[in-house]
Amino acid sequence: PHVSAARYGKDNVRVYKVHRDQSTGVQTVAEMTVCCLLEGDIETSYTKADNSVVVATDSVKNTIYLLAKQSPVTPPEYFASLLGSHFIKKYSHIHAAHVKIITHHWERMTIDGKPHPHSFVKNAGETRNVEATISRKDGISITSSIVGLSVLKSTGSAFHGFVRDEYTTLPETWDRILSTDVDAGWTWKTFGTHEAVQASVGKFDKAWEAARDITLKRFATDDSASVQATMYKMSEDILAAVPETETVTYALPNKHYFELDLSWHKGIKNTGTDAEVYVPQSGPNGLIKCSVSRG
Ligand SMILES: O=c1[nH]c(=O)c2nn[nH]c2[nH]1
Repeated sequence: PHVSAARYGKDNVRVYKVHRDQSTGVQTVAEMTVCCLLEGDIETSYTKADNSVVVATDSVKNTIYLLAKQSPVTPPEYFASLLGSHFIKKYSHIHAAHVKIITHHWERMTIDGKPHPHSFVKNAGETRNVEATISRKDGISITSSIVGLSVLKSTGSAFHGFVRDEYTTLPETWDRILSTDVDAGWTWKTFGTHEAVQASVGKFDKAWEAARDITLKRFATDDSASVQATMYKMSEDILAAVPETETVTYALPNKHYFELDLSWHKGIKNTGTDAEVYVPQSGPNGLIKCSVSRG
């Protein structure tokens, strides 16, 4: 037997950084959870108990905090590239670093109609993520994503015309609730070097804002024929809005709200156009995935 693949490092490295603008007193915060895994000529640490090739995971953790102190931690695409590039520059036997950054969304409070200088609210669950592979040979591939953005529309969604056979019980509907937890990702054209990522640093926040606005607008305004049809339109829009992206990927759970027949009680009407009270389902849920690429 032989090592066919190996990577190791530190996961769940929680980092918080504050920027204090002395002139305005405005403070800005960033919080993220980092996973950094190293790949390279490390097989003998598995096969021969040879620790001489091991950059300790503790050192990986230390490096994350040191670079967070010495460099900007935002946008997360920049920091992931900086972190991964550090390891392949510093250690000649490390040939790739796999970095995942989950950034937590501290939204500045508005108090008495004004942005508060140092107070924030966390949007429950929504994160902005980056997964990057920094490779000595293949350059820097980065996928950015929005995860955990929960949305619901109370109408404007239909689902009919699907396969009807001896396995089908689902009634067709022209008016249903649609709810999902958005997982939307966009993959950037590969960057040759960290300097190329640095040169594009202004594009990452704009792309995230565009992807988030597009997702919400299409979700709200599309007269949805299905999750599939709506997510495709979202993907097309993001490709058009962010030319440096190659592929857009969505994974959308269909979080069902079932109609509830109450007619057993004095003939109460609560289905079809009379439906008002529904039963939100924890599971099973639909899961609709797609990747949309250029051309
Ligand atoms: O939007 C939908 N897509 C589907 O594939 C599906 N299947 N059941 N309900 C569904 N809704």
